[in-house]
Amino acid sequence: MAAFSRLLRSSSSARRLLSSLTSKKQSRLPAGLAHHKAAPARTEAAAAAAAPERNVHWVFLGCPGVGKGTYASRLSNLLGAPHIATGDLVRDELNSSGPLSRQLAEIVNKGKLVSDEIIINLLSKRLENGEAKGGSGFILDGFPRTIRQAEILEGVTEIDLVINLKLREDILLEKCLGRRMCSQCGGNFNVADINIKGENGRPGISMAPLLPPPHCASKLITRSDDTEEVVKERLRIYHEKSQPVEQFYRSRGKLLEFDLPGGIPESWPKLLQALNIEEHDCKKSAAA
Ligand SMILES: Nc1ncnc2c1ncn2[C@@H]1O[C@H](COP(=O)(O)OP(=O)(O)O)[C@@H](O)[C@H]1O
Repeated sequence: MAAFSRLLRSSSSARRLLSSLTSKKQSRLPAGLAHHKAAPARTEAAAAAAAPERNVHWVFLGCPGVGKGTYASRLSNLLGAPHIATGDLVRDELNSSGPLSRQLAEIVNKGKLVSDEIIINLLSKRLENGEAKGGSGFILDGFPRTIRQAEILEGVTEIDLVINLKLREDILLEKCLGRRMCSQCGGNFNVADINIKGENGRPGISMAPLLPPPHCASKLITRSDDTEEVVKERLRIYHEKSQPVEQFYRSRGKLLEFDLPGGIPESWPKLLQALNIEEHDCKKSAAA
């Protein structure tokens, strides 16, 4: 990851130094995921076979409110790869007294995207800190969000799999507006109670609220960019700038489309099934 974080800082040097990346090592993919990987060239395959295993290099795509953070964090716990959410990196910087703080607040609160340069810098710093602590692999959430970011990422490391989470747009809005966070423990909750009946051949969908425990209930805060106006703008920008990233990965055979069938209790086991992951086996191997 050292090379990855350094190269992210300088995309022009990325291609020249690509061969030195550790990311050519064989990924520790769950068995059924092998078919999502692009077939490596012969020489790479030989190198991969000789290299030690590495942890997953996964990306989560999906509209605001779809649940990227929830599922990326659960998979991170299961697979032992760090969950890196660029939205969290932006919010940390925004809440700091750093020089970028005010500039970021203005962009985020309008629902716009932060510049590729700032995001690459924040991500590189996070990767460097992670690798200093011995982290391996990653599950990215909220990056890449533009074709340029996807190209930079492709230039510096190999992505094994991109999971594209999908949900109806009316539900996305409700879920964003229902989001709450405990200002003390940082726990994430959602007060939206979604219960839509099926009609005209369209299946119904229910998503129970994720309510806070009593000790968090009086300390809930709402993200300043989770207002109706800003969420609508974020959805518009997603369709304009981020949706093309889906095709970028689809054309490379790396995209796994996943329509959320409901809330966490229904969706989590189905996602694991789609990924061919056995929760029990992962926990056993993590404990070993
Ligand atoms: N990869 C990125 N590129 C540009 N801006 C980003 C990126 N990731 C996060 N941001 C900024 O941080 C904000 C919050 O991101 P995030 O928490 O991922 O929100 P969302 O719920 O919209 O997916 C975004 O609206 C955007 O301003």
